[in-house]
Amino acid sequence: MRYVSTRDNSSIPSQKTFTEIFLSGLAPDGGLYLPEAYPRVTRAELDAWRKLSYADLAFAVLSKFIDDIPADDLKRLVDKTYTAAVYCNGRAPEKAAEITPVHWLEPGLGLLELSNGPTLAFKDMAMQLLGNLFEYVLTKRGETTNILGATSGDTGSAAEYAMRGKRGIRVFMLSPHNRMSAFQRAQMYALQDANIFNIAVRGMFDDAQDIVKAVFNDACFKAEYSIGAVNSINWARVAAQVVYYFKGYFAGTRNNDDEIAFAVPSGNFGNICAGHIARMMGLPIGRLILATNENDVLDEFFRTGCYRPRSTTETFVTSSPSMDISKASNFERFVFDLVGRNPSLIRTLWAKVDAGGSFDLASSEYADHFRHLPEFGFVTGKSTHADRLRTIRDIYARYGVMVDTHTADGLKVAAEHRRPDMPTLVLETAQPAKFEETITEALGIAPPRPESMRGIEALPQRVEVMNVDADAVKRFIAAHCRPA
Ligand SMILES: Cc1ncc(COP(=O)(O)O)c(C=O)c1O
Ligand SMILES: N[C@@H](CCOP(=O)(O)O)C(=O)O
Repeated sequence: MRYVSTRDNSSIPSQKTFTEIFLSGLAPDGGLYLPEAYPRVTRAELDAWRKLSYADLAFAVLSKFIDDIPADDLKRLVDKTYTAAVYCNGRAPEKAAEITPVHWLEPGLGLLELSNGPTLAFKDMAMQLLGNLFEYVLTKRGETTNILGATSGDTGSAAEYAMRGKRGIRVFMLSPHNRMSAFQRAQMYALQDANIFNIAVRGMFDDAQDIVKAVFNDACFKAEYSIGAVNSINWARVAAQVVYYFKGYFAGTRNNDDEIAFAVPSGNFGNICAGHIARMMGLPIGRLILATNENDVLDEFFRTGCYRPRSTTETFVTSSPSMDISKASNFERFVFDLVGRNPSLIRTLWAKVDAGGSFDLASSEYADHFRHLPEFGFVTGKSTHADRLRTIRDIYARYGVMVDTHTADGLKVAAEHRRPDMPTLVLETAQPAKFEETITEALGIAPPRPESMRGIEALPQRVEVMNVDADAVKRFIAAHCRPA
């Protein structure tokens, strides 16, 4: 398997191995890596995979994307990652052994539980694997890395928990100052590990993500400080997320002729991008239901063809804060497929985006590409604070299930697009404990939290507050990487 950049328009595109793109994160031309062609799954494979445990399924799926790590080693890494002990969230071992169980709310509508990992959000599904992969690859090569990431609330803690205490790895995580829930802040800022550095930027997630990209685009700095990525710009994150679409499909259907719909609360387009890739591999996904909160850039695109990222001042701070994103990184991967994998066109479109502008694929100039959109199976919708409260109350009253604010957005939009002939799984992306204030507003009771997370908000916190300034971030990294 070789990988190409979405922006590589040279006559002979540079082809990279999995390990190369895993360590480099963003491509040097500013694009995102994708397989040169998606691997396909055969009917015989689907039949065999239906019976597999999560770890065995992860090995089968990831082996399609990773061919430069010996199979025995990859199997060991995957087995070490996907255990009931890691994804238990206080549940009984039999329940936890499933790793991503489906909780059926009623016939044809279920929650695919993805947030039972150590930090109570779906990010743990891929991030725990990344922690083990980084450790393995770096040890083999005798190298170290300085991870630079951006978070709107959940990637940060998932990355820090996955990397804390790991030799040869430092994590520098940018988060939007005062924009996450108190629980999310405490999960990250209360960590005292010597290899973890939290930086709160006076801006939104998009500002933090822009800084990450600016640092990656400084080739000299990136090389000197061995900068690595854990955001979904890193293909390994997306690849690991593909696995649970397969697992969910098998749990939600009776046989491999059935189609399924997945409803996905979306922000940076990483989670649903993995669903798109599973579908491109041949998994019978009938619908990808994309749900946004009030930050509805993606919903707008799928309805109108216009991709119009908003500025920081136009981005709302909402009660599903992890989705407060107006410039979705992974959207570039999807548009690359939509426009027939044309890197020159991606360069043209993203030159506009990177200059603060927008593009309209429905305009006559691009209409040829846009008419293919229905082939990709997306339907979309948005949810507001009032919708969120109503959905949380309704789901609790009808099924006795407490859902978090992001999952509520997914459920709200799923209800608008559900079809009676197709089971729908809503991806449960976080535990309600992470968003206590809004759950209490909706239900009048606080959500339960694991014993280990009681009172974390009162712990001492360690965080550096900075302006939105890529050079200041570089100086901070350099100062903390100097030998003692
Ligand atoms: C709880 C939660 N739900 C949904 C999302 C949106 O996922 P994505 O950014 O992959 O679209 C995020 C952030 O990524 C999240 O943390
Ligand atoms: N919602 C995310 C934002 C970053 O997304 P990623 O998938 O690119 O890491 C978060 O919680 O940080």
